[in-house]
Amino acid sequence: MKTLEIDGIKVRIQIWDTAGQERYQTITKQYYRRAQGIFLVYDITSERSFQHIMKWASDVDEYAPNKVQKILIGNKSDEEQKRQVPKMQGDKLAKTYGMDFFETSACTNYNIKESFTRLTELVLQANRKDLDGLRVSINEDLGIANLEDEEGQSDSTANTPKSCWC
Ligand SMILES: Nc1nc2c(ncn2[C@@H]2O[C@H](COP(=O)(O)OP(=O)(O)OP(=O)(O)O)[C@@H](O)[C@H]2O)c(=O)[nH]1
Repeated sequence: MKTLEIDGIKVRIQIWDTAGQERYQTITKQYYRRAQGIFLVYDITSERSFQHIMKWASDVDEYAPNKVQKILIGNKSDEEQKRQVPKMQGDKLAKTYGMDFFETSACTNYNIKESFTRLTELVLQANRKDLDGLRVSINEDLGIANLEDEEGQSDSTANTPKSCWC
């Protein structure tokens, strides 16, 4: 669990790190169903991990909800000397999929907060209609409650015998 503040709204996010290994994939797919945002992560020092992104993306398309938000991440940006995947290639793939793209480093924290903030923003935007609907219905409920409260107050004043007439 982590809390982020977006436009003054405190958002609590639950993060699952799914296993990349083939043998865990049946379990991994079960996580997709409840996900609202997904990072597709490859390692910039591994061309192989980049090639796997296509497979991840098609699994997400198959198992995640339609309005799931996705961001492509090239991690280990601190390992420039071992780089196998040029940044341009990440950019290009992200464009093809219509995703935002960040290079990050979990070691130096480079772009970590930025990528989480962006994904959270996208999830909030995608759910804006539901949130607005929720806000309207809460306000309506509160309006009704206030009215009842005021009525209650006047009723109780009317019905309570005055203890003093002076
Ligand atoms: N240099 C560097 N190493 C990293 C970074 N992020 C992770 N690592 C290292 O990469 C290795 C694998 O990290 P994990 O977090 O286990 O990677 P994973 O993708 O979750 O692995 P699976 O759960 O097996 O899919 C570990 O040795 C980490 O310390 C990074 O940003 N920079």
